[in-house]
Amino acid sequence: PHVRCSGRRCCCYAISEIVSRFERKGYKLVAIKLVVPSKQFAEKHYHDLKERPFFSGLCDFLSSGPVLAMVWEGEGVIKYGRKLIGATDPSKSEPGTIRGDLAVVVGRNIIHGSDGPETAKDEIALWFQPKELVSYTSNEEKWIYGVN
Ligand SMILES: Nc1ncnc2c1ncn2[C@@H]1O[C@@H]2COP(=O)(O)O[C@H]2[C@H]1O
Repeated sequence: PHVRCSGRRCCCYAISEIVSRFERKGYKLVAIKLVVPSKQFAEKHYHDLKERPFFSGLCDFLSSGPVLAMVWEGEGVIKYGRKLIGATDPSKSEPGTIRGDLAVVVGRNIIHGSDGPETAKDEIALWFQPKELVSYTSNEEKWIYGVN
């Protein structure tokens, strides 16, 4: 299971704040890079939404600056990662969630997370080459999962 998020406002505290929330939970970072996606790339990323009225504006926004692309691994990371992220509309996201704490307006997307294993697979393949995914065992894993 993976979650992929695109951090915006990356010139201030948002990068460390977002990374630390996944890290603190105990998920494992297996890929990370800062990229400025083209509009064409953004359209591929959001292809499911191409019929929506906000599609073009959303793709303009995604391609307007750097995005921190990440792959996080761990038990239940997609489902729970979405809880950490909060509701799509930041005005309805609970305080304590990333969108609840760090965003105000829907569409000015502080973070995106894959919504299921199939989407995660596709999105990881879009954003990363296989060799950019690092396979390793972290020292904390035996404490986090209770196995040796
Ligand atoms: N009404 C809307 N206006 C603009 N953007 C939207 C609207 N609804 C959803 N979105 C964006 O569409 C994105 C789709 O998935 P994300 O989790 O990346 O975050 C969502 C929002 O940023």
